Amino acid sequence: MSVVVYAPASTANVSVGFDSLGAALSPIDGQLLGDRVLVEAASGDDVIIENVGPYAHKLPADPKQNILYDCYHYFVKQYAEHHSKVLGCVKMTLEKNLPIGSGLGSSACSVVAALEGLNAYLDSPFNKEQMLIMMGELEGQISGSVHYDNVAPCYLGGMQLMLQEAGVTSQAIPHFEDWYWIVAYPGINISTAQARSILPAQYRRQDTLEFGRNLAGFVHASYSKQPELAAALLKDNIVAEPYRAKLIPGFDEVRSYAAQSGALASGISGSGPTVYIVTPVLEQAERTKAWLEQHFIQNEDGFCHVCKIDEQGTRVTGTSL
Ligand SMILES: Nc1ncnc2c1ncn2[C@@H]1O[C@H](COP(=O)(O)OP(=O)(O)OP(=O)(O)O)[C@@H](O)[C@H]1O
Ligand SMILES: N[C@@H](CCO)C(=O)O
Repeated sequence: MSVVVYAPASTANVSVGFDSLGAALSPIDGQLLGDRVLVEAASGDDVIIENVGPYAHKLPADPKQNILYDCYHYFVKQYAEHHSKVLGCVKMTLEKNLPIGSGLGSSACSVVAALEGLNAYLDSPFNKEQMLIMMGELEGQISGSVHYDNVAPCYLGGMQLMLQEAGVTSQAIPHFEDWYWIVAYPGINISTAQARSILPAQYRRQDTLEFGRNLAGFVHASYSKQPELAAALLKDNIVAEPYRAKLIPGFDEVRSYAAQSGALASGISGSGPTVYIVTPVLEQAERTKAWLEQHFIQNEDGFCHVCKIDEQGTRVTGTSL
């Protein structure tokens, strides 16, 4: 018995919704932008972890430092507690397709693919809400605080709004299906924990009021299908972007290019350094990609993709990598 699970990249915050909004992404050319995990039976005393794929060499050399190790042990404990059953030894092979510290939810991708891989391997003993809580826990271990804005879209797909009330962690809101999201990773890394540590501990009352108005307005515009209004509200001049922009070489130029090229919106993806630009015009999306490749990407680790929002989220793709 073996199973392979694919988990897509995600863009957290979507500028206007710090820790509260996130969207799953898939490149329109069909390339894989996300991690895959193969779970298969094995013998031994402990989980066996192997890394393959383009960014495998960037992972910690010690398998116990790989978040998959914690995922396995956390899942085993929950399985015993909730179902009084024992999960035997397995081998987990991680195909690491997303760079670490990218702003595309790299650790979330591994966490989601690993936990869903284990769940699928056992014929889904946990429901989606239980899984999401577990995913948030594990992601929180890495970034220093539990936030669901990468794991929820990565797992469930679509544009997700974090709710964390009344037993509901996150639900999908409508999104503009004709929007292209051009994401560019420059090839340098920014640690999420570090990018959180530079944010103010408190914000002014007038800023929190504006933040609430912008987020509520964006959600309203998404439901009432007003793309211009939604795009005008797709910004963060309050919570994170003013502080994180300086961590990203060339970010100001990206913002200027997006504005002068007539893009609908632009901003930092998650905690950076990936940036995003939104346009509903495919030709403009391709032009934007070419500009970002030429002017923003810094080395051969960087890349740029024209994406749409991935509706499916995490899925089982087969039994072998
Ligand atoms: N499978 C894994 N995938 C990604 N990071 C991992 C994994 N296992 C362990 N780590 C460690 O977790 C940390 C991830 O850091 P961080 O949260 O900044 O990155 P990230 O989740 O990749 O960021 P982002 O969400 O911006 O893509 C790194 O120290 C990395 O070595
Ligand atoms: N909302 C989180 C996402 C990190 O990927 C942050 O911006 O710190």
